[in-house]
Amino acid sequence: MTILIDQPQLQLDCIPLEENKLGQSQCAFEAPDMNAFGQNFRDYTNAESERQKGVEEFYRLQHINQTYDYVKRMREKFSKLDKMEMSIWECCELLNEVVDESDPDLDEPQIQHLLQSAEAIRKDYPDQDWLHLTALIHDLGKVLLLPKFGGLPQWAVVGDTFPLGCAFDASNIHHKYFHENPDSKNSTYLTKNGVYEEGCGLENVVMSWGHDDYMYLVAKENGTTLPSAALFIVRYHSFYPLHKAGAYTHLMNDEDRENLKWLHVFNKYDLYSKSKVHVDVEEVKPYYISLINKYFPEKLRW
Ligand SMILES: O[C@H]1[C@H](O)[C@@H](O)[C@H](O)[C@@H](O)[C@H]1O
Ligand SMILES: [Fe+2]
Ligand SMILES: [Fe+2]
Repeated sequence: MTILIDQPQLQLDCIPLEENKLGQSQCAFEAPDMNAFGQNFRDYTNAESERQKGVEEFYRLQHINQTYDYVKRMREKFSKLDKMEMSIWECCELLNEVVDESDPDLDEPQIQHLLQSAEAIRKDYPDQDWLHLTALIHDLGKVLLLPKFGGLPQWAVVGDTFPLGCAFDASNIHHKYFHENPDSKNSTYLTKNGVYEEGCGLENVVMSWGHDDYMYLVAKENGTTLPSAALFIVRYHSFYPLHKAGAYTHLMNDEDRENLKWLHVFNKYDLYSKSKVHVDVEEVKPYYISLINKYFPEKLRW
């Protein structure tokens, strides 16, 4: 189902909330230089640390097990949306039980990550309420890790995403482990375009299965009125090889290129808001409930 609604007013620059003494405008949210562990954000190279070893092992399993056929099966299975009925906020609360083993920058409860990124983007884009809500929901698909959703393994839920059915780009983290992926033996999948046509649009590309695609499916099938840029952010926010490294751009169409501008905006708040300073859930809850009521039905099928 395609939802035809107006695109949000494009206001891609950070809105200056304050002007400093020199009269220069600045964003209210300042991205820190270091993560909460005193390291660079998204540093996957420090093989010494225990945490990094776990992350690398995560990517080894992800790169071996995510195949074109596996993703097709998962999409079909989860598009039935027959696991449970609940509201968006109930899902946020469920995420408290979820741990993401792929993330070198975060070991706070996931609900904190949702609220930290939403509050950070709200500071700089106070009038774009759809962006605040997009941040709040972008990682909700991680409930796939919970037993009532089938208790999928971490490699099937979190981590960066990448297309199947065409060559694995070298910009993927820990790219070397793709050698052990069965798809690496299928010659139709090994060319730059693989099973796709240049410019076919990301919508037609089979992405590795995980929390992005699942949450996109849930939002779309439950008839959200969020704009298409929001659905794009949810669906491709883990596609770092595209939005950070600029790989796979030959698969995009014009609509993707438009939406990608918003994903670039969003990424700053997703990545750099990860911190030890907690948001007071009860304080901000009424605001987010009002946004949920504006853009989603009361109960959704998951
Ligand atoms: O480890 C992280 C985490 O799983 C995020 O939720 C995902 O969006 C990122 O792409 C990934 O690198
Ligand atoms: Fe994510
Ligand atoms: Fe996130």
